[in-house]
Amino acid sequence: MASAPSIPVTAGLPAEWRDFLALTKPRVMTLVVFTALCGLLAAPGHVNPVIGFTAILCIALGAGASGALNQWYEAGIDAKMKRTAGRPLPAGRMERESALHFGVGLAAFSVIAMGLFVNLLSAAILTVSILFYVIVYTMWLKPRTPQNIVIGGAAGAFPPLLGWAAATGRVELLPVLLFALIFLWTPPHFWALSLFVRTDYAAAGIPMLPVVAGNKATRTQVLIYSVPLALCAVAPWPLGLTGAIYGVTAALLSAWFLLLAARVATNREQIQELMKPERQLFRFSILYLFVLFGALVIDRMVFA
Ligand code: HEM
Ligand SMILES: CC(C)=CCC/C(C)=C/CC/C(C)=C/COP(=O)(O)OP(=O)(O)O
Repeated sequence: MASAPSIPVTAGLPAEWRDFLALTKPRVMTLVVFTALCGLLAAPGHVNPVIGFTAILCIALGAGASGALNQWYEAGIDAKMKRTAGRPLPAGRMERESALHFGVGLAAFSVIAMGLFVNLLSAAILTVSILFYVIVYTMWLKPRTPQNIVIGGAAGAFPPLLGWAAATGRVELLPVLLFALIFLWTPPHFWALSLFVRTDYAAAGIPMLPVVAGNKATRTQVLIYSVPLALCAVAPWPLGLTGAIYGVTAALLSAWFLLLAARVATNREQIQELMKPERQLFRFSILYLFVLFGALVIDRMVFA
Protein backbone atom coordinates (compact mmCIF):
# COMPACT_ATOMS: atom_id res chain seq x y z
CA MET A 1 0.00 0.00 0.00
CA ALA A 2 1.35 3.49 -0.85
CA SER A 3 2.38 5.78 2.00
CA ALA A 4 0.26 8.88 2.61
CA PRO A 5 1.20 11.80 0.37
CA SER A 6 3.17 14.74 1.79
CA ILE A 7 1.41 16.85 4.41
CA PRO A 8 0.62 20.45 3.50
CA VAL A 9 1.72 23.14 5.93
CA THR A 10 -1.21 24.34 8.06
CA ALA A 11 -1.60 27.90 9.25
CA GLY A 12 -2.34 26.53 12.72
CA LEU A 13 -5.75 28.21 12.86
CA PRO A 14 -8.50 26.42 14.78
CA ALA A 15 -10.87 24.67 12.37
CA GLU A 16 -14.49 25.81 12.31
CA TRP A 17 -17.54 23.54 12.26
CA ARG A 18 -17.91 24.41 8.56
CA ASP A 19 -14.56 22.81 7.87
CA PHE A 20 -15.64 19.59 9.58
CA LEU A 21 -18.83 19.66 7.54
CA ALA A 22 -16.78 20.15 4.33
CA LEU A 23 -14.75 17.05 5.25
CA THR A 24 -17.90 14.96 4.91
CA LYS A 25 -18.38 15.99 1.20
CA PRO A 26 -22.00 17.02 1.93
CA ARG A 27 -23.08 17.61 -1.69
CA VAL A 28 -22.09 14.11 -2.80
CA MET A 29 -23.71 12.79 0.37
CA THR A 30 -27.15 14.12 -0.64
CA LEU A 31 -27.39 11.49 -3.38
CA VAL A 32 -25.88 8.78 -1.14
CA VAL A 33 -28.50 9.50 1.53
CA PHE A 34 -31.32 9.78 -1.02
CA THR A 35 -30.54 6.41 -2.63
CA ALA A 36 -30.28 4.83 0.83
CA LEU A 37 -33.63 6.32 1.85
CA CYS A 38 -35.20 5.04 -1.37
CA GLY A 39 -33.77 1.55 -0.71
CA LEU A 40 -35.34 1.68 2.74
CA LEU A 41 -38.73 2.95 1.51
CA ALA A 42 -38.85 0.51 -1.43
CA ALA A 43 -38.32 -2.49 0.86
CA PRO A 44 -41.36 -4.62 1.70
CA GLY A 45 -43.12 -4.27 5.06
CA HIS A 46 -43.35 -1.39 7.50
CA VAL A 47 -40.26 0.19 9.03
CA ASN A 48 -40.46 1.71 12.49
CA PRO A 49 -39.85 5.43 11.73
CA VAL A 50 -37.36 5.81 14.61
CA ILE A 51 -35.31 2.84 13.35
CA GLY A 52 -35.57 4.11 9.76
CA PHE A 53 -34.36 7.57 10.79
CA THR A 54 -31.49 6.07 12.82
CA ALA A 55 -30.44 3.92 9.87
CA ILE A 56 -30.35 6.89 7.46
CA LEU A 57 -28.45 8.97 10.04
CA CYS A 58 -25.88 6.18 10.46
CA ILE A 59 -25.46 5.88 6.67
CA ALA A 60 -24.97 9.67 6.39
CA LEU A 61 -22.44 9.64 9.25
CA GLY A 62 -20.60 6.62 7.78
CA ALA A 63 -20.43 8.23 4.34
CA GLY A 64 -19.27 11.50 5.95
CA ALA A 65 -16.61 9.63 7.89
CA SER A 66 -15.28 7.99 4.74
CA GLY A 67 -15.19 11.42 3.01
CA ALA A 68 -13.14 12.78 5.94
CA LEU A 69 -10.72 9.83 5.83
CA ASN A 70 -10.41 10.24 2.05
CA GLN A 71 -9.45 13.90 2.54
CA TRP A 72 -7.07 13.05 5.40
CA TYR A 73 -5.22 10.63 3.11
CA GLU A 74 -5.33 12.80 0.00
CA ALA A 75 -4.39 16.19 1.50
CA GLY A 76 -1.22 16.34 -0.62
CA ILE A 77 -3.04 15.41 -3.85
CA ASP A 78 -5.94 17.80 -3.15
CA ALA A 79 -3.43 20.65 -2.75
CA LYS A 80 -2.33 20.15 -6.36
CA MET A 81 -5.79 20.37 -7.95
CA LYS A 82 -7.70 23.63 -8.48
CA ARG A 83 -11.02 21.88 -7.79
CA THR A 84 -9.90 20.59 -4.38
CA ALA A 85 -7.20 23.05 -3.23
CA GLY A 86 -9.73 25.03 -1.17
CA ARG A 87 -10.64 22.04 1.03
CA PRO A 88 -9.89 22.47 4.77
CA LEU A 89 -6.62 20.47 4.80
CA PRO A 90 -4.89 21.73 1.65
CA ALA A 91 -6.05 25.28 2.43
CA GLY A 92 -4.38 24.98 5.85
CA ARG A 93 -7.54 25.53 7.89
CA MET A 94 -7.27 22.22 9.74
CA GLU A 95 -4.58 19.91 11.12
CA ARG A 96 -4.38 16.52 9.40
CA GLU A 97 -4.63 14.74 12.77
CA SER A 98 -8.00 16.41 13.47
CA ALA A 99 -9.41 15.05 10.19
CA LEU A 100 -8.13 11.57 11.04
CA HIS A 101 -9.63 11.59 14.54
CA PHE A 102 -12.92 13.00 13.24
CA GLY A 103 -13.13 10.36 10.48
CA VAL A 104 -12.23 7.38 12.66
CA GLY A 105 -14.54 8.53 15.47
CA LEU A 106 -17.48 9.12 13.15
CA ALA A 107 -16.94 5.79 11.35
CA ALA A 108 -16.83 3.85 14.63
CA PHE A 109 -19.88 5.67 15.98
CA SER A 110 -21.94 5.09 12.82
CA VAL A 111 -21.17 1.36 12.66
CA ILE A 112 -21.73 0.73 16.38
CA ALA A 113 -25.00 2.69 16.37
CA MET A 114 -26.18 0.80 13.26
CA GLY A 115 -25.39 -2.54 14.93
CA LEU A 116 -27.03 -1.61 18.25
CA PHE A 117 -30.16 0.19 17.05
CA VAL A 118 -30.83 -1.19 13.55
CA ASN A 119 -29.38 -4.64 12.78
CA LEU A 120 -26.08 -6.47 12.41
CA LEU A 121 -26.40 -7.05 8.65
CA SER A 122 -26.65 -3.32 7.88
CA ALA A 123 -23.78 -2.59 10.32
CA ALA A 124 -21.65 -5.15 8.44
CA ILE A 125 -22.51 -3.64 5.03
CA LEU A 126 -21.77 -0.14 6.38
CA THR A 127 -18.35 -1.33 7.57
CA VAL A 128 -17.60 -2.83 4.14
CA SER A 129 -18.70 0.41 2.37
CA ILE A 130 -16.45 2.60 4.53
CA LEU A 131 -13.44 0.27 4.21
CA PHE A 132 -14.03 -0.06 0.48
CA TYR A 133 -14.03 3.68 -0.13
CA VAL A 134 -11.11 4.47 2.18
CA ILE A 135 -8.81 1.47 1.73
CA VAL A 136 -9.69 -0.20 -1.59
CA TYR A 137 -10.48 2.97 -3.59
CA THR A 138 -8.59 5.86 -1.97
CA MET A 139 -5.42 4.16 -0.73
CA TRP A 140 -5.04 1.21 -3.07
CA LEU A 141 -6.62 1.67 -6.52
CA LYS A 142 -6.89 5.44 -7.07
CA PRO A 143 -3.13 6.16 -7.19
CA ARG A 144 -2.39 2.97 -9.18
CA THR A 145 -4.79 2.21 -12.01
CA PRO A 146 -7.14 4.03 -14.37
CA GLN A 147 -9.68 1.31 -13.53
CA ASN A 148 -9.76 2.77 -9.96
CA ILE A 149 -13.32 3.99 -10.08
CA VAL A 150 -14.71 0.89 -11.79
CA ILE A 151 -13.88 -1.35 -8.84
CA GLY A 152 -13.54 1.29 -6.13
CA GLY A 153 -16.78 2.90 -7.18
CA ALA A 154 -18.62 -0.06 -5.65
CA ALA A 155 -18.34 1.82 -2.33
CA GLY A 156 -20.88 4.34 -3.51
CA ALA A 157 -23.22 1.60 -4.75
CA PHE A 158 -23.94 0.20 -1.29
CA PRO A 159 -26.46 2.82 0.00
CA PRO A 160 -29.68 1.28 -1.47
CA LEU A 161 -28.54 -2.14 -0.27
CA LEU A 162 -27.90 -0.60 3.15
CA GLY A 163 -31.35 1.00 3.25
CA TRP A 164 -33.05 -2.27 2.26
CA ALA A 165 -31.01 -4.35 4.75
CA ALA A 166 -31.82 -1.83 7.50
CA ALA A 167 -35.54 -2.21 6.78
CA THR A 168 -35.72 -5.98 6.32
CA GLY A 169 -32.56 -7.56 7.75
CA ARG A 170 -32.13 -9.29 4.36
CA VAL A 171 -30.50 -8.79 0.97
CA GLU A 172 -32.73 -9.62 -2.02
CA LEU A 173 -32.68 -9.39 -5.83
CA LEU A 174 -34.07 -5.85 -6.21
CA PRO A 175 -31.47 -4.15 -3.93
CA VAL A 176 -28.73 -6.20 -5.63
CA LEU A 177 -29.92 -4.81 -9.00
CA LEU A 178 -29.90 -1.30 -7.48
CA PHE A 179 -26.32 -1.92 -6.34
CA ALA A 180 -25.40 -3.03 -9.88
CA LEU A 181 -27.14 0.03 -11.30
CA ILE A 182 -25.06 2.52 -9.28
CA PHE A 183 -21.96 0.40 -9.91
CA LEU A 184 -22.46 0.71 -13.70
CA TRP A 185 -23.53 4.37 -13.42
CA THR A 186 -20.30 5.44 -11.68
CA PRO A 187 -17.90 5.17 -14.69
CA PRO A 188 -19.98 7.39 -17.05
CA HIS A 189 -20.71 9.77 -14.11
CA PHE A 190 -17.08 10.18 -13.24
CA TRP A 191 -15.33 9.80 -16.60
CA ALA A 192 -17.57 12.52 -18.10
CA LEU A 193 -16.33 14.82 -15.32
CA SER A 194 -12.73 13.69 -15.59
CA LEU A 195 -12.71 14.63 -19.29
CA PHE A 196 -13.34 18.30 -18.53
CA VAL A 197 -11.12 18.46 -15.41
CA ARG A 198 -8.35 16.30 -16.88
CA THR A 199 -5.50 18.77 -16.38
CA ASP A 200 -6.19 18.72 -12.63
CA TYR A 201 -5.66 14.97 -12.41
CA ALA A 202 -2.59 15.13 -14.62
CA ALA A 203 -1.11 17.80 -12.31
CA ALA A 204 -1.75 15.60 -9.27
CA GLY A 205 -0.28 12.48 -10.90
CA ILE A 206 -3.52 10.49 -10.59
CA PRO A 207 -3.85 7.88 -13.38
CA MET A 208 -7.41 8.80 -14.38
CA LEU A 209 -8.48 7.30 -17.71
CA PRO A 210 -8.25 10.47 -19.88
CA VAL A 211 -4.73 11.09 -18.56
CA VAL A 212 -3.56 7.52 -19.25
CA ALA A 213 -5.60 6.39 -22.27
CA GLY A 214 -6.63 9.74 -23.81
CA ASN A 215 -9.96 11.44 -24.51
CA LYS A 216 -11.10 9.18 -27.36
CA ALA A 217 -10.75 5.93 -25.36
CA THR A 218 -12.44 7.51 -22.32
CA ARG A 219 -15.37 8.74 -24.41
CA THR A 220 -15.82 5.24 -25.86
CA GLN A 221 -15.75 3.73 -22.35
CA VAL A 222 -18.46 6.16 -21.24
CA LEU A 223 -20.77 4.81 -23.95
CA ILE A 224 -19.78 1.18 -23.32
CA TYR A 225 -20.77 1.38 -19.63
CA SER A 226 -24.00 3.23 -20.43
CA VAL A 227 -25.44 0.22 -22.31
CA PRO A 228 -25.43 -2.31 -19.42
CA LEU A 229 -26.44 0.58 -17.14
CA ALA A 230 -29.59 1.13 -19.20
CA LEU A 231 -30.38 -2.61 -19.24
CA CYS A 232 -29.84 -2.91 -15.51
CA ALA A 233 -31.99 0.17 -14.82
CA VAL A 234 -34.95 -1.24 -16.78
CA ALA A 235 -34.51 -4.90 -15.65
CA PRO A 236 -36.59 -4.71 -12.42
CA TRP A 237 -39.73 -4.04 -14.53
CA PRO A 238 -39.71 -7.16 -16.81
CA LEU A 239 -38.55 -9.19 -13.81
CA GLY A 240 -41.78 -8.23 -12.07
CA LEU A 241 -40.02 -6.48 -9.19
CA THR A 242 -41.59 -3.09 -10.01
CA GLY A 243 -44.51 -1.78 -12.01
CA ALA A 244 -44.82 0.46 -15.05
CA ILE A 245 -44.27 3.77 -13.19
CA TYR A 246 -40.69 2.78 -12.50
CA GLY A 247 -40.28 0.83 -15.75
CA VAL A 248 -41.38 3.62 -18.10
CA THR A 249 -39.40 6.25 -16.12
CA ALA A 250 -36.29 4.03 -16.25
CA ALA A 251 -36.69 3.42 -19.99
CA LEU A 252 -37.11 7.12 -20.81
CA LEU A 253 -34.29 8.30 -18.54
CA SER A 254 -31.96 5.58 -19.80
CA ALA A 255 -32.73 6.40 -23.44
CA TRP A 256 -31.81 10.03 -22.72
CA PHE A 257 -28.67 8.89 -20.86
CA LEU A 258 -27.64 6.77 -23.86
CA LEU A 259 -28.21 9.67 -26.24
CA LEU A 260 -26.01 12.00 -24.16
CA ALA A 261 -23.37 9.25 -23.84
CA ALA A 262 -23.43 8.75 -27.63
CA ARG A 263 -22.87 12.51 -28.06
CA VAL A 264 -19.88 12.24 -25.71
CA ALA A 265 -18.54 9.22 -27.64
CA THR A 266 -18.73 11.08 -30.96
CA ASN A 267 -17.39 14.41 -29.64
CA ARG A 268 -13.93 15.31 -30.94
CA GLU A 269 -13.43 18.51 -28.92
CA GLN A 270 -10.06 18.60 -27.12
CA ILE A 271 -10.39 21.93 -25.26
CA GLN A 272 -11.82 21.26 -21.83
CA GLU A 273 -13.73 24.54 -21.55
CA LEU A 274 -15.62 23.63 -24.74
CA MET A 275 -16.62 20.09 -23.80
CA LYS A 276 -20.37 20.66 -23.67
CA PRO A 277 -21.63 17.04 -24.10
CA GLU A 278 -19.38 15.89 -21.23
CA ARG A 279 -20.72 18.61 -18.91
CA GLN A 280 -24.29 17.78 -19.95
CA LEU A 281 -23.83 14.07 -19.27
CA PHE A 282 -22.21 14.69 -15.86
CA ARG A 283 -25.07 16.98 -14.76
CA PHE A 284 -27.68 14.60 -16.15
CA SER A 285 -26.07 11.60 -14.42
CA ILE A 286 -26.95 13.14 -11.05
CA LEU A 287 -30.51 14.02 -12.04
CA TYR A 288 -30.86 10.51 -13.51
CA LEU A 289 -30.25 8.75 -10.18
CA PHE A 290 -32.43 11.18 -8.21
CA VAL A 291 -35.43 10.76 -10.54
CA LEU A 292 -34.95 7.00 -11.04
CA PHE A 293 -34.85 6.27 -7.32
CA GLY A 294 -37.74 8.68 -6.68
CA ALA A 295 -39.81 6.82 -9.29
CA LEU A 296 -38.89 3.50 -7.67
CA VAL A 297 -40.32 4.56 -4.32
CA ILE A 298 -43.52 5.96 -5.85
CA ASP A 299 -43.91 2.80 -7.92
CA ARG A 300 -43.41 0.46 -4.96
CA MET A 301 -45.92 2.45 -2.90
CA VAL A 302 -48.54 2.40 -5.67
CA PHE A 303 -48.10 -1.29 -6.55
CA ALA A 304 -47.47 -2.57 -2.98
C1 HEM B 1 -15.65 6.27 -7.35
C2 HEM B 1 -16.83 6.80 -7.62
C3 HEM B 1 -17.07 8.28 -7.80
C4 HEM B 1 -16.18 9.23 -8.12
C5 HEM B 1 -14.70 9.10 -8.41
C6 HEM B 1 -16.92 10.49 -8.09
C7 HEM B 1 -16.36 11.71 -8.30
C8 HEM B 1 -17.03 12.90 -8.24
C9 HEM B 1 -16.39 14.17 -8.34
C10 HEM B 1 -14.91 14.40 -8.47
C11 HEM B 1 -17.36 15.11 -8.27
C12 HEM B 1 -17.17 16.61 -8.40
C13 HEM B 1 -17.63 17.39 -7.28
C14 HEM B 1 -16.80 17.32 -6.04
O1 HEM B 1 -15.66 17.78 -6.05
O2 HEM B 1 -17.31 16.88 -4.99
C15 HEM B 1 -18.61 14.42 -8.11
C16 HEM B 1 -19.82 15.03 -7.96
C17 HEM B 1 -20.92 14.38 -7.51
N1 HEM B 1 -21.04 13.04 -7.26
FE1 HEM B 1 -19.69 11.65 -7.69
N2 HEM B 1 -18.22 10.26 -7.78
C18 HEM B 1 -18.35 8.92 -7.57
C19 HEM B 1 -19.48 8.26 -7.20
C20 HEM B 1 -20.62 8.90 -6.79
C21 HEM B 1 -21.73 8.22 -6.19
C22 HEM B 1 -21.81 6.73 -5.95
C23 HEM B 1 -22.64 9.18 -5.92
C24 HEM B 1 -24.00 9.02 -5.28
C25 HEM B 1 -24.74 7.97 -5.38
C26 HEM B 1 -22.12 10.45 -6.38
C27 HEM B 1 -22.77 11.63 -6.30
C28 HEM B 1 -22.29 12.83 -6.73
C29 HEM B 1 -23.01 14.08 -6.66
C30 HEM B 1 -24.42 14.30 -6.13
C31 HEM B 1 -22.15 15.05 -7.16
C32 HEM B 1 -22.45 16.54 -7.34
C33 HEM B 1 -21.93 17.30 -6.16
C34 HEM B 1 -21.97 18.78 -6.43
O3 HEM B 1 -23.08 19.31 -6.53
O4 HEM B 1 -20.90 19.36 -6.51
N3 HEM B 1 -20.89 10.22 -6.91
N4 HEM B 1 -18.39 13.07 -8.10
C1 LIG C 1 -20.40 4.48 3.89
C2 LIG C 1 -20.83 4.82 2.54
C3 LIG C 1 -22.21 4.57 2.16
C4 LIG C 1 -19.91 5.36 1.74
C5 LIG C 1 -20.21 6.00 0.50
C6 LIG C 1 -18.90 6.42 -0.05
C7 LIG C 1 -19.12 7.45 -1.09
C8 LIG C 1 -19.61 8.81 -0.67
C9 LIG C 1 -18.83 7.12 -2.34
C10 LIG C 1 -18.93 8.04 -3.43
C11 LIG C 1 -17.62 8.03 -4.12
C12 LIG C 1 -17.03 9.37 -4.22
C13 LIG C 1 -17.62 10.56 -3.57
C14 LIG C 1 -15.95 9.49 -4.86
C15 LIG C 1 -15.27 10.79 -4.98
O1 LIG C 1 -14.11 10.49 -5.60
P1 LIG C 1 -12.77 11.03 -5.05
O2 LIG C 1 -12.69 10.73 -3.59
O3 LIG C 1 -11.71 10.50 -5.90
O4 LIG C 1 -13.03 12.57 -5.31
P2 LIG C 1 -12.17 13.82 -5.00
O5 LIG C 1 -11.19 13.91 -6.12
O6 LIG C 1 -13.22 14.90 -5.03
O7 LIG C 1 -11.55 13.62 -3.65
